[in-house]
Amino acid sequence: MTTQKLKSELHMHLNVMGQIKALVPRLKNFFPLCKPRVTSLIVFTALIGMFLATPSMVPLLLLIATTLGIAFASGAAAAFNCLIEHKIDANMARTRARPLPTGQVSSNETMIFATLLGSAGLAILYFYVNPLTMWLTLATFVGYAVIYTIFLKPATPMNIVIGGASGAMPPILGWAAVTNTVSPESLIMFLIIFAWTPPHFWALALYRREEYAKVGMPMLPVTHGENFTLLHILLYTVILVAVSLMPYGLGMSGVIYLCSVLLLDAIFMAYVIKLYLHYSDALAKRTFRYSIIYLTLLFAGLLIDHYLPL
Ligand code: HEM
Ligand SMILES: CC(C)=CCC/C(C)=C/CC/C(C)=C/COP(=O)(O)OP(=O)(O)O
Repeated sequence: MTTQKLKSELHMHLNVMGQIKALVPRLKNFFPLCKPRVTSLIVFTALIGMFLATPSMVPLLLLIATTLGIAFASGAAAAFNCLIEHKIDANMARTRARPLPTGQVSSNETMIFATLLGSAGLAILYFYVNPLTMWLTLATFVGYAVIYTIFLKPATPMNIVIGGASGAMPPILGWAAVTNTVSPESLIMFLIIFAWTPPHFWALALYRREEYAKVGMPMLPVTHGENFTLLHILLYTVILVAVSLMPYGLGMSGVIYLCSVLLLDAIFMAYVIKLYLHYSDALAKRTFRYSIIYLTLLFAGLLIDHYLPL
């Protein structure tokens, strides 16, 4: 090889290294694309699915691989959602500061980031967990990033009821990671998140309805108004209360879970009834915030009960 050729190869190599190095401090710009707080709760519910799947401890390597795989896939799905909706996000106060509308990252970069992250997540699940978990996670990914984001969200006010199935999948994924099966117990946890999603989202959609109307999103408060939405929040919360009692009713959990869920349900019902009778944006905001506490504590209750059965 001539000196000239060697020099140009070295130059090219340094150039690529330089580009990668320049990207590292910018990685933090990509992080919010993954909707980290939502993804954290998603991973938390998947972890509970894993722990509940076995009476003993989950092997540490399996725990780490499943957590990483689901976190990467969920983060990538959220990043695709940000990519598809970046023009809408630019027009809503709540989403205006996201990395794409502010220009911190470009659409091409987001596409590459989400593809790499999602592929890494699925590969981890396939090779270090099991193919069933990978396929179920891929279906969840498509359900949220494609079916919900592209087709359902702009088309029907029932978007989040159907799309909610994706968000409800993580306990099934966690259970499948440990046992290589889909069980009735994991389906019950799925049903809990599925019934929880409408009150969770519609509480927010009520106090954000003007913004959704402005960008033309057919959310229930926009298309059917306040009273209709409140009635549906009430209805789904009653369903949620019934479903949340199933782990105890079907012998999956004991008294610790029962006591904690009864308290959580009573508070949720109190919020929702008060909201129905005396609506205010401030109360809708508090109900939305409580919905997140509710789901977190309910799943924590399932876990504590699993290890401390009374
Ligand atoms: C189709 C289903 C869902 C819809 C439409 C939805 C909608 C939303 C929206 C619009 C926000 C943003 C609130 C804000 O920016 O102030 C939010 C926040 C949140 N959601 Fe959901 N959600 C869904 C499912 C889920 C699921 C399955 C989980 C977890 C298991 C979850 C956990 C959270 C958490 C933790 C936050 C708070 C994020 C923060 O504080 O920044 N959501 N949700
Ligand atoms: C692979 C895997 C485990 C995927 C999980 C799927 C997932 C990320 C579900 C969460 C649902 C969610 C963030 C909804 C937000 O609604 P939105 O997107 O309408 O909210 P926005 O208006 O804030 O963008």
